[in-house]
Amino acid sequence: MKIVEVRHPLVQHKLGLMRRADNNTKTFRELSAEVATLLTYEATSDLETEDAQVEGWAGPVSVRRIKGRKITLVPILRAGLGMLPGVLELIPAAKVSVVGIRRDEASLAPLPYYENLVGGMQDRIALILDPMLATGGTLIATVSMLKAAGATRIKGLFLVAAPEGLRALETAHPDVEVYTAAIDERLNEKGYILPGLGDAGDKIFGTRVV
Ligand SMILES: O=P(O)(O)OC[C@H]1O[C@H](OP(=O)(O)OP(=O)(O)O)[C@H](O)[C@@H]1O
Ligand SMILES: O=c1cc[nH]c(=O)[nH]1
Ligand SMILES: [Mg+2]
Repeated sequence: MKIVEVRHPLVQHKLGLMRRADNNTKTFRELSAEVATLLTYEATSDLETEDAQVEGWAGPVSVRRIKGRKITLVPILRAGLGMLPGVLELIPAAKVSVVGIRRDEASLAPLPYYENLVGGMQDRIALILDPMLATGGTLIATVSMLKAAGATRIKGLFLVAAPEGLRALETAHPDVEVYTAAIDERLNEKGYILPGLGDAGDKIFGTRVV
């Protein structure tokens, strides 16, 4: 399975700022979007391009343009919405497929509650957005949903991933590519990533600070 831990200095610096316990909602939200932009740059580095000609200021110019499959962004509600503005900075025309899944706090099982996918999934690259890949249950459920709709090329962007979740994904869907700013140490007894970021959804939406 392709797993890319993005070591770019800007990513590492911004993730380091995100780990501070004293961030306010505005700071955490801004940093989520900024790191998402940088992960997008990395995750799209293998898009196919083709030759084209445009009319330049001094006549025709040969240029390169992106060819082939269109992208759909797949933010997982709610926390994935925090990454969406940053990804749209680089792919402003992308169609957005929204998936709603939350974890049951006791069992950690994924509970799907919303699905609104764009059409033509078989012809698209799906870019899943979620700040946290913990047990992997939410991601695996999302990938299954996308595959059931016809998706064959799926990448996931995460601010932080746990080794447990990566292993679970490898067993369930080894064809999915993962781009993350950090592979952290482990999960705690409540399924939170250590050292992690705490509850990313609560921090992005300002509902509770853990
Ligand atoms: O890998 P997993 O163990 O499945 O956990 C990861 C999921 O948990 C969090 O969502 P949460 O359930 O807190 O929902 P929220 O985004 O609405 O806060 C996070 O944003 C992921 O979607
Ligand atoms: O560490 C974690 C795990 C799941 N969800 C979060 O928001 N944080
Ligand atoms: Mg949450």
